[in-house]
Amino acid sequence: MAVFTSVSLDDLTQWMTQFPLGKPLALKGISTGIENSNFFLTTETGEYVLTIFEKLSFEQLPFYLHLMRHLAQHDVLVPAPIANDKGEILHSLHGKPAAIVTRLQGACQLAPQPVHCAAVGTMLARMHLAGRDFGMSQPNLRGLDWWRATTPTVLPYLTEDGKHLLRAEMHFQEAFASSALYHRLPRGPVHADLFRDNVMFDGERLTGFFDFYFAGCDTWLFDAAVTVNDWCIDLATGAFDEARVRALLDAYQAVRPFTEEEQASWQAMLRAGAFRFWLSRLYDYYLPRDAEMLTPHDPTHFERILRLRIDGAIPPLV
Ligand SMILES: Nc1ncnc2c1ncn2[C@@H]1O[C@H](COP(=O)(O)OP(=O)(O)O)[C@@H](O)[C@H]1O
Ligand SMILES: N[C@@H](CCOP(=O)(O)O)C(=O)O
Repeated sequence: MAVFTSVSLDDLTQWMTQFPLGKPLALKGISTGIENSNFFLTTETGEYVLTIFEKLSFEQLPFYLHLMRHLAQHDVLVPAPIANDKGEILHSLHGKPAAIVTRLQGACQLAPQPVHCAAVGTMLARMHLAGRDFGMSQPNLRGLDWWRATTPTVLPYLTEDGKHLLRAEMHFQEAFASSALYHRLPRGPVHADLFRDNVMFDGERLTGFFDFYFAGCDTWLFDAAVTVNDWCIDLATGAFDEARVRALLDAYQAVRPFTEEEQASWQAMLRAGAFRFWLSRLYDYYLPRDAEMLTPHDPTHFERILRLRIDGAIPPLV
């Protein structure tokens, strides 16, 4: 269901002459995405992924594609966009924005062990450090401003209990984001959606992070919180798996030690990471826009996690 724009090998024969990739040999639609039309593309020189962007515009895409290129050039494992003979990495196919990126080997690890979490922690820290000299800037478009705008939109659909939690957490996050502590947190480009289904592994070897289309500039700790809230929990309950938490955070801080301000902010940021996805899942569930929402993610998963991050035990950051 995820190929919205059809492309054939014939369509590509002429179009591909702008790339140093040789002739296209095979093209296979990828069924699992929900946002774009993605294809595995085999050419005379290797394996690639062709994406036709169905929602993001020619104006919005440069930030994401240039970030991926910058990270790939700094040895962070991410898909590298392929430039054409003019050096451009954003292209047009069937009138829509398109890109070709290198294909990551392996598959997503949906039942991670500590060894996988450690690999994610190491690469996440390397990604944050590599992003420091990236020349473009864009806010996290699913950050505080979006939370503020979205909260009143979803409130009417909630129970009294849910309404109370949503309002109270928005209030808490507003106060946290305006604190002096928050403003001292290190920041830069972050992935902001580094869930299990956005990382490839070949066995225990991490082969890359992908799906950068929620990336933006935000605190590094927010990225870590979003990642821990997905990689290091029991999915059925939302409870932390201590071994996976320790593996991820220790591997991260072996590359980039956490600051004192980050340690003091950890619980609030785990709440922020849970709140962001509770809110987006509520929005997608109650205000579906089109076919992409045929199988919306379960919002109650992140409501449960948020409650646990407010009241439950929090493993220390260091
Ligand atoms: N660079 C890549 N290398 C290997 N597989 C990829 C790559 N990019 C996307 N995929 C595959 O395509 C699927 C859909 O990609 P995703 O970015 O989640 O799509 P969408 O943005 O449409 O939701 C992924 O689950 C993955 O299997
Ligand atoms: N990770 C988010 C949904 C984002 O969708 P993606 O397929 O683009 O990663 C969630 O689980 O709510």
